[in-house]
Amino acid sequence: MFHLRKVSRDVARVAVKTRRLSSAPERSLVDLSVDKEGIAIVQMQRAPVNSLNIELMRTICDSVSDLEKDKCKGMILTSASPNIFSAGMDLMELHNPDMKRLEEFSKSMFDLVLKLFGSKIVTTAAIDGYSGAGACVVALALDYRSMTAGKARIGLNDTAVGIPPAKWVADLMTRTMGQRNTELALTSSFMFPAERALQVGLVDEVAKDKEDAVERCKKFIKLYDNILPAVRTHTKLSLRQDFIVEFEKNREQYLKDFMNTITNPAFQNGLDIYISSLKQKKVKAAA
Ligand SMILES: CCCC/C=C\CC(=O)SCCNC(=O)CCNC(=O)[C@H](O)C(C)(C)COP(=O)(O)OP(=O)(O)OC[C@H]1O[C@@H](n2cnc3c(N)ncnc32)[C@H](O)[C@@H]1OP(=O)(O)O
Repeated sequence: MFHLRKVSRDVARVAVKTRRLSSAPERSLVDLSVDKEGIAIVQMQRAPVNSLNIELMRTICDSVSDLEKDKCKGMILTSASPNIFSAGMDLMELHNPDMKRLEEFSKSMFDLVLKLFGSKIVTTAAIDGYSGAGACVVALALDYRSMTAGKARIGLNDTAVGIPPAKWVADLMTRTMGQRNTELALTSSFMFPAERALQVGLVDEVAKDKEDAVERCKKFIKLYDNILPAVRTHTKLSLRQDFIVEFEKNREQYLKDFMNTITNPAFQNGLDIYISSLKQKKVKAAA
């Protein structure tokens, strides 16, 4: 665990009452609640596997913007699906895509990663289940990750799906795990159980169950209680500025590269097979 120096301050936090915002129809993909301490839970609930389509990514992005406006202390990204944090990018968005929608999809993905990575609030994830590829990228964009021991797996299995990881994806992982671990993880598409993920720095703590994972996130967020939020944000963003500037500078190129990869006929053929194998697995399990 981290130990932060205590700094006295007299800034009153904006009181945020426990509330739910999920009643609004556009919020139905996440359940957003804020407790009386100003800690928000952003729970993805796009059944069955929280695959990240445009709408889910935008909803998470908008939720974070709202929480920033409300001056929440921090947020915990989690999932309503038992045993799945998120299955990553929605493969249906990538399979025989409409070009306009694919462009929107890529933009939503970039916006989400930049929003999370550059967020003013403390951002955490309670990972209770599978968190592959795009979901691992989302988790890496946060400040802290706790993950449950057991069946849960996390990793960037992009190469297994036929997507060479973009430079920004590798950079994001390298910042957290270092060059050597990133190289091994990306080239092998290894999916880490929690204990291994902790060893390489991919997660920060191992939890025994979802409730414990959420509690650990709360504890992490509260470590900042005695640090002025503006000072914390300034420090975080100055340390992350290089990534954000580089991303913005190359954003158009990243978009083109992503679109080219996805629309490549060889990738589409591979995706056909991959999607069929997912469906087959289900048929076999049912038999
Ligand atoms: C941002 C960086 C650049 C982009 C990088 C990466 C791009 C990606 O993220 S590609 C997506 C990578 N994800 C995967 O490869 C995960 C694939 N899914 C699985 O391995 C399993 O489904 C999973 C372990 C998540 C869950 O297993 P089960 O609990 O056994 O469920 P099912 O396999 O039966 O799945 C239920 C249902 O969901 C569909 N599904 C699964 N994953 C996806 C997905 N990523 N996108 C869309 N749909 C998905 C699956 O086909 C089943 O559908 P039905 O048969 O119609 O019920």
